[in-house]
Amino acid sequence: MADDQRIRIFDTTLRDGEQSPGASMTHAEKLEMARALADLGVDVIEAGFPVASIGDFEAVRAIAAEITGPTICGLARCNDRDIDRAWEAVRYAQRPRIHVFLATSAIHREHKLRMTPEQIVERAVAGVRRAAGYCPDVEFSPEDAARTELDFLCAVVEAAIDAGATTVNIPDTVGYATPSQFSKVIRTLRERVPNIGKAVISVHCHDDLGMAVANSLAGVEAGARQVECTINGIGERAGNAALEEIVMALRTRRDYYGADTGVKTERLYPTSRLLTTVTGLSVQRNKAIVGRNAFAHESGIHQDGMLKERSTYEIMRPEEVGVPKTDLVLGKHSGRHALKDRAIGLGFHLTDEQLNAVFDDFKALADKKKEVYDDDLAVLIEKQIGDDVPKAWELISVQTTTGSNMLPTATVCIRRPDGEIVQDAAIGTGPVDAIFKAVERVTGVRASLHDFAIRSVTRGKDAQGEVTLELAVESDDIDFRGRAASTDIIEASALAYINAVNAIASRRERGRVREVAGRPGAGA
Ligand SMILES: CC(=O)SCCNC(=O)CCNC(=O)[C@H](O)C(C)(C)COP(=O)(O)OP(=O)(O)OC[C@H]1O[C@@H](n2cnc3c(N)ncnc32)[C@H](O)[C@@H]1OP(=O)(O)O
Ligand SMILES: CC(C)C(=O)C(=O)O
Ligand SMILES: [Mg+2]
Repeated sequence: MADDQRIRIFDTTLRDGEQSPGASMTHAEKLEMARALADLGVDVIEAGFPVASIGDFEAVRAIAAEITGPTICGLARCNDRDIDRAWEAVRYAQRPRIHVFLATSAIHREHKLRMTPEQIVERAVAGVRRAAGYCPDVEFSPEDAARTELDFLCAVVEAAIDAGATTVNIPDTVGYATPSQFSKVIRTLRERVPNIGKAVISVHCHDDLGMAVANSLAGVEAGARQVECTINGIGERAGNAALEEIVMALRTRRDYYGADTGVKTERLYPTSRLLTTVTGLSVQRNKAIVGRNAFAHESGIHQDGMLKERSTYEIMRPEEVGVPKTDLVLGKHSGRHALKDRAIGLGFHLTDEQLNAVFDDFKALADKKKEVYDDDLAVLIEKQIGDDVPKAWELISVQTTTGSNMLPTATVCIRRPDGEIVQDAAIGTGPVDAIFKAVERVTGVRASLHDFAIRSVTRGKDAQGEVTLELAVESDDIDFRGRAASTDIIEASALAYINAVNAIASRRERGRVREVAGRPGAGA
């Protein structure tokens, strides 16, 4: 493929995607996703915003140290601390990139940054120069570019390239653009910015009006050669352009766009599934490319057409995007080889130790269910790889009694962090509420329930129920997530609640250790 026909895929699932409420990932989950993105063949992984937290810094640094192939990028505002921190995080990558951004639209200049246009140019140049002093690969984004006066946008972009930006990314930060307007922005930059040839033009579109993919493709038609996108389209508010849609639109309509990406399209579905499992954010059934209905045909006329010639109703083949044809049915007679093979198909790389742990859980589940589906397996694997919170409190058993004319009661039996086994009971408005109250009595952790969701992991009467919940405690300003699955939804609720309590206990313990270490004389 000629270089000008090659569209670079910049994946920001681990940065903009992680900004979606409910999409926060643990260190281990971010690494697992980064491995899957590298397998997928993306060109750039934006691994995080290193100054945001110690956890994000460490995740970006670990990804930079481990992942080879794609460029590893860290985001930074236009200030010294952010840029220094971003460089510290990405510097050991095979191909590091620093991404600096500064808003340029009048609304953002006046109300958010409280800066004049001259100050914006000055700050953008200073930021890009500092980043370029560390790293030859620097991306600059004029945030809210789509609402920026075109003359001013051209001036900022020209100054950023002069200062050393090698990629200029044009964001439609609030999803306000329309395809023809957005392609005009890109065309104008190509026509009016004298040094534009020294940088790759990139687009970064949000989906507030449902046009993120259309706007990104309009940008490509106008000459953009990098597209920023996320798996399943997750991201701030309504999300970003969905990577799988961008990639498959370019591949399927190569006749029209005359361009393509380096993505291994058969890894699209497994990567989408991995993200769903890791975050608990499922995609709607009719989602393009990766939704359950994307390749399903129900009506007779369509089925007839498909049986005669599949191209009558299918513009892509499911195999092209990795929708699995499950030949091996996993059940209680299956062994480790089949399990490992399926796990790889789903995008997971398990160590021998993890495989053994998943295998034990798998056999226990297979004893309860006729068939273990991919989704069941994904939940079991996530339990092993995603959970890096120490299990201070452990549920031994739970029992509830409930009915139309009685007070719902729950009895829980829990192992305390010191190993002692304690039992207690409580009544509640329903069996789940009773369980939460009983757990509260045993652990002494008082929390309010911010969110509680239950979904069926697969189909059928013997399907596992997955419970996701969020707890808030008065002393902390963050929510603590708990997640668990079981064929018994009452047990899943208790396990999810205990997981969140463990997250709270672990944070308190880390705080206590820091406090002791900070006391005069400690550690001397
Ligand atoms: C469009 C995007 O997606 S941008 C990325 C958005 N992502 C995030 O914000 C997630 C991570 N963010 C965070 O963890 C926090 O916001 C932090 C650590 C970065 C900053 O936290 P705080 O220092 O408490 O600042 P806070 O977030 O409340 O306010 C942002 C500040 O940055 C300034 N700012 C915003 N963008 C930029 C920029 N590109 N360059 C320089 N300064 C900026 C704001 O004007 C404000 O400054 P002020 O404190 O002088 O008013
Ligand atoms: C940081 C920038 C690129 C961004 O996410 C946006 O403007 O939407
Ligand atoms: Mg964004």
